[in-house]
Amino acid sequence: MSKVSVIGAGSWGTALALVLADNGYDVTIWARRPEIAEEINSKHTLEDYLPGVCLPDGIRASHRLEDALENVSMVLLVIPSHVFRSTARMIAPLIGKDVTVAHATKGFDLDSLERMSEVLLSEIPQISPEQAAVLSGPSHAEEVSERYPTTVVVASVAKHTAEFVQDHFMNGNFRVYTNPDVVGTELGGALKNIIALGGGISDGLGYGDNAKAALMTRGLVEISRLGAAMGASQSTFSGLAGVGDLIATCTSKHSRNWRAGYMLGQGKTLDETLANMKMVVEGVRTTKAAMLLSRKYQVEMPITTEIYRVLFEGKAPKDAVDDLMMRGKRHELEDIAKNRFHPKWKM
Ligand SMILES: NC(=O)C1=CN([C@@H]2O[C@H](COP(=O)(O)OP(=O)(O)OC[C@H]3O[C@@H](n4cnc5c(N)ncnc54)[C@H](O)[C@@H]3O)[C@@H](O)[C@H]2O)C=CC1
Ligand SMILES: O=C(CO)COP(=O)(O)O
Repeated sequence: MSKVSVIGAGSWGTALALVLADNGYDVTIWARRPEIAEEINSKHTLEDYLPGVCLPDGIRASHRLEDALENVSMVLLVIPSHVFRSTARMIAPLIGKDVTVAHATKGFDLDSLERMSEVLLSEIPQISPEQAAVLSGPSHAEEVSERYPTTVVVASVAKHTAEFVQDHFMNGNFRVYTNPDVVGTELGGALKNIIALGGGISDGLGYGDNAKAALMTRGLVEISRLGAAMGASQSTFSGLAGVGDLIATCTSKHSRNWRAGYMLGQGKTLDETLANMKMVVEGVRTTKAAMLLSRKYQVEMPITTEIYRVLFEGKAPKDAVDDLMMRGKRHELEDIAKNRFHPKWKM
C-alpha cells in the first residue's frame, strides 16, 4: 500500500487519517506541535480534538515535515484557511512532481480571495491542476471518527485524480462521490459556514424551525448566485458539497459555526464567542471574504451582509433578522425569472 501524508493534526485531519488507516494505508500526520505528535504515537489518542477516540495503529505522527512527506504518493492538507498559504509554501520544497495533492479545508485566502486549490497551485508550482483535488461534503469529524455512515465529494479537473483520491477513502462507512467541479465544491464547503453561523444566531435568538429553514433555503440561493458568477456548476450546489453540507452544518450540535452563531444570538460579542471556542470557526473569516467577493462579482447576498454586520459592526442579531424580513418584495426565483420564466409573466 502506498504512503499518504496528512498535513494538520486537528479534528478533521485526524478523522480523515483514521479513514485512510482503516483502508490499510500507511498514514503519517504532520502535527505542528511535538506534544500532539507524541500523544498520537504513544497513546493513539487526540483528546483535545476527538475525545474518547482510539486511533488505529496504522497512523503515525511527526512534527517534522521531512518525515511526514517522505516517499508519499498523496498529500492531504487539512489546516485552517488562515494558515493554508504559509503551510503550502512550507511543504512545497518537499513535494515530488508526481504527487497527488488534495485538501479538505473549507475557506478562502482572505488576502487574495483565492480558493484553497488556487493557493495550492500557486504555492506548489511543480504540480499541475490535474494533480490537485478537494474533498468536501457533510462530514463532522466527530461522526467520521465513530465510523458513522458519511458521504463526501472529491472534485478534480482530472477524472483519474478524483478517482485516485476516491479509491483511497472509500469504504463501508465512508462513501465518496467524484465531481469535476472544483469551484462549486470549494465554494459550497466554504460558504455554508456563513449560513451555519446564521442558523446558530437564529436558534440563539429562540426562533424556530421556520426561520432556520428560510435561512438555509435563501442562503443556498446566495451561495448559488455567487457560485454562478465565479464559474461553478449549479448542480454541485444541489449535491453533497452544497445542500448536503448546509443541512449538516446548520442543524448539528457538532458544528463549531452553528455553536458560535448560537452564542452570538444569545447576546455574546464576537470576541467573547471566539474566546469560548477551542477549534477553528471558519465562517467568521469566510463572511469577510464573501462580502468582498460579492462586491467584486456584483452579486447580491443579503443574509451574508447581515451576518457581516452582526459579526463586525456590532449590529444586534434581532435587528439583522428584522431587516432581512422587511426587505423589499421579491420573486422567489428572481435569478431564473429574469432570464427564462414563463413568457406571460412580466417582470
Ligand atoms: N472538524 C470538522 O468536522 C471538519 C473540518 N473541516 C475543515 O477542516 C479545516 C481544519 O479544521 P479542523 O481540523 O476542524 O480544525 P481544528 O480546530 O480541529 O484544528 C486546527 C488544527 O490546525 C492546527 N494549526 C493551527 N495553526 C496552525 C499553523 N499555523 N500551522 C499549522 N497548523 C496549525 C492546530 O494545531 C490544529 O491541529 C477547516 O477548514 C475546517 O473548516 C472540514 C470538514 C469537517
Ligand atoms: O464542515 C463541517 C461539516 O461538514 C464542519 O463544520 P464546522 O466547522 O461548523 O464544525
